[in-house]
Amino acid sequence: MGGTAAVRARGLVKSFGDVVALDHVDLDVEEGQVHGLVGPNGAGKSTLLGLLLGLTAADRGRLEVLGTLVGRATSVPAGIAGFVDEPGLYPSLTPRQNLAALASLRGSDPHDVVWALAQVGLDDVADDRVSGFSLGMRQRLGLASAMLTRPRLLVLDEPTNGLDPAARRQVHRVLGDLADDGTAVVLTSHRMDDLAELCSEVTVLSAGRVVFAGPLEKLASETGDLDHQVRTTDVVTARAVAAQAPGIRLLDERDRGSRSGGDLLVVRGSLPAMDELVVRLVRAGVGVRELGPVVPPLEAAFLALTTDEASEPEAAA
Ligand SMILES: Nc1ncnc2c1ncn2[C@@H]1O[C@H](COP(=O)(O)OP(=O)(O)OP(=O)(O)O)[C@@H](O)[C@H]1O
Repeated sequence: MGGTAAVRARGLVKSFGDVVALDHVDLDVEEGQVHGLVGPNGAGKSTLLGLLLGLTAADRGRLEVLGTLVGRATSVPAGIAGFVDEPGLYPSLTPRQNLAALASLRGSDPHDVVWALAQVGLDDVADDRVSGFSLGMRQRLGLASAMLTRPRLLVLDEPTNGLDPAARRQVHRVLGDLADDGTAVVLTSHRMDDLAELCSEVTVLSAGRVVFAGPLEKLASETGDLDHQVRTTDVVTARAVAAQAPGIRLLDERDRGSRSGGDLLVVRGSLPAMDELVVRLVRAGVGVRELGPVVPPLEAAFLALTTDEASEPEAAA
């Protein structure tokens, strides 16, 4: 939507005592973009969301949100909504009462309460007490309350956490519609499939540093060699063929956490190397019954970027 910046962050640093939660982090989010923040536990995702929401200030760096420079002395501008960790809700009230209270506090149109509840699919439980809600229902109510102000920047911490598949689809649709209308969305998720469906761009954090920023396709394509499981008609011959195939490393399947029996080979290599392996297997009279990545490419890229190589299991030649 015009490529206007919703967030421009440069060199953000934030420490908690000796812990450096954010270490010179850059972030670029355009209006109408759904931007995923991903990283292992403790990577700094929530800290970054907290800065965007104005819950805390950076120690160093420059943060511009919706065209306004945010500093220690200046709060974030209007037009930002969202939550970090779990949304703040009144458990003794119903969703309708929660949203009505927020609407009157924020000066939102009371009619938006009905609209927001319908958007997240909570209209049929609008008059039940929130105290009886599941995590997924609370997440959806948190999203509805964030939507009440019709924000230009929506900041959400794991908005699909605890959602069943239907509710997840609904939240995806809502976020997609908001983005189509020009709202910038920054969200965290531990699920790469969520990110793949929702986000055009991702920023991968590891120990407070940005280890990747860009389109998801680029993240997947940057994965080098992938581990593949190969099920064949003759595992003994297949093993011998794989040991001689160029660009292929034979791994010990037990080390790779495989639960299948001994008819599986686990090999590491690029896609062209896998193609060549299949040709060689067929030439050797071995039927290939199954060939697929042990973990999907996006997840593999994430692991490669955020996992210490030293902790990888040893290859068995
Ligand atoms: N208020 C705080 N006081 C002290 N340390 C904190 C505080 N908030 C975060 N940290 C530390 O900063 C680091 C980053 O934490 P943060 O919550 O931002 O990570 P995260 O990526 O959101 O993790 P998770 O996926 O587990 O939610 C962690 O080491 C955490 O322990």
